[in-house]
Amino acid sequence: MARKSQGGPPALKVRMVTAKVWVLKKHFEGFPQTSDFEMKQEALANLKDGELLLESVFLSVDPYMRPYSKRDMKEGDVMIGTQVARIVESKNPAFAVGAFVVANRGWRTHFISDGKDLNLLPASWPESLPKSLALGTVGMPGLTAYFGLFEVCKMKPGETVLVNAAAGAVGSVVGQLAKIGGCKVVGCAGSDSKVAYLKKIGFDEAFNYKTVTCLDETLRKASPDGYDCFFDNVGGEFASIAINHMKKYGRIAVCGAISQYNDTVPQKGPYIQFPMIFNELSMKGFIVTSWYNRREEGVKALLKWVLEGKLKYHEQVTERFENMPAAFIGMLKGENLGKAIIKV
Ligand SMILES: NC(=O)C1=CN([C@@H]2O[C@H](COP(=O)(O)OP(=O)(O)OC[C@H]3O[C@@H](n4cnc5c(N)ncnc54)[C@H](OP(=O)(O)O)[C@@H]3O)[C@@H](O)[C@H]2O)C=CC1
Ligand SMILES: CCCCCCC/C=C/C=O
Repeated sequence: MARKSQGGPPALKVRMVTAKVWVLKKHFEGFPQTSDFEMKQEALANLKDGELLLESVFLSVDPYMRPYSKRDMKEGDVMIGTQVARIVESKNPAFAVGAFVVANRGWRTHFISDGKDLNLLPASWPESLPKSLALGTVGMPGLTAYFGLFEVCKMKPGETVLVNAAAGAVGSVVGQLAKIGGCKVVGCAGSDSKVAYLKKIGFDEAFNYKTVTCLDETLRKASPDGYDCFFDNVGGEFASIAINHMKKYGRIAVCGAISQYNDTVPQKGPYIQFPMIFNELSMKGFIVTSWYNRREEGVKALLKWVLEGKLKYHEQVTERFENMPAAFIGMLKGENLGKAIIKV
């Protein structure tokens, strides 16, 4: 908006922007509560040469925010996270107004960047696809599935793959990539409607882990010969039981441990040495960003499969920035089918 001039030289056209941000008011103890968050306002400075002003259009809530907040944040910090943002003003010739980027600038409605930390959406991004997919199936969670399955699990055609949290952002892509790669896939999720969704998108076997009477028996029945690959998003008790169903030389990708993120007292597990030794298993933890030197390759492959209709997606969209804490808590509780997204 224009600053008022009172006589003197003509008024300078200056855009004063105030961003809304969510801060971590209080470190989470156990399950996050809405009272652990506080919404604040941040006045943004005027743009300098080389800078851009961006507005978030879609924001992501992801499980990693729970353990990473404990490890990396202090109370009062803006919540960590990524967004798809639109460039609204540019003093940087490399970035045009109106272009969309993926940024890693936390829970903010607006921000300023020098462009170095931005990833432009591919120029080939089709009009038919929501840009929010760049935070899900064609973004960090999709890349986690892609590199976790093909590189960490080293999945091969004809194998049997097990994945938990299978109806979520990562798991739903894991299952479909396993099918694209010529495997049998078994998945589990926390409600009957999620199980129905898994069957709809091509899982060979799917079950509700909350209602099965015996997980051991269910895993045996779903694949009596066992599993070559186990893509573990959950950890805890599920992983402790599943490890006993691995085939000889089986591979386990330790992707996440969401069943443990809100624990106040660390779980005591059974110990894994016996199945690891007797079946000569490989188990490898990984962080998707370690594969980002191949990000373009992954995005290109995922986008192609989406456009061919081989990789289906579902988004759980929460409207309004004000509802971010509720969307985050809901995702941790399992209220999302597919990727949890906030539309500002
Ligand atoms: N290593 C890496 O680089 C990365 C790891 N991850 C990890 O992958 C996993 C999945 O992430 P993402 O796909 O984004 O999230 P999701 O979209 O799958 O959402 C989380 C889901 O976890 C399930 N869940 C919650 N609590 C439990 C529990 N106690 N036991 C079993 N399932 C539970 C819920 O589904 P349900 O209804 O089925 O219970 C919920 O919907 C997480 O562990 C995350 O930390 C994600 C990205 C990168
Ligand atoms: C730029 C976003 C970085 C996301 C890294 C996610 C790693 C996740 C680990 C467990 O959830």
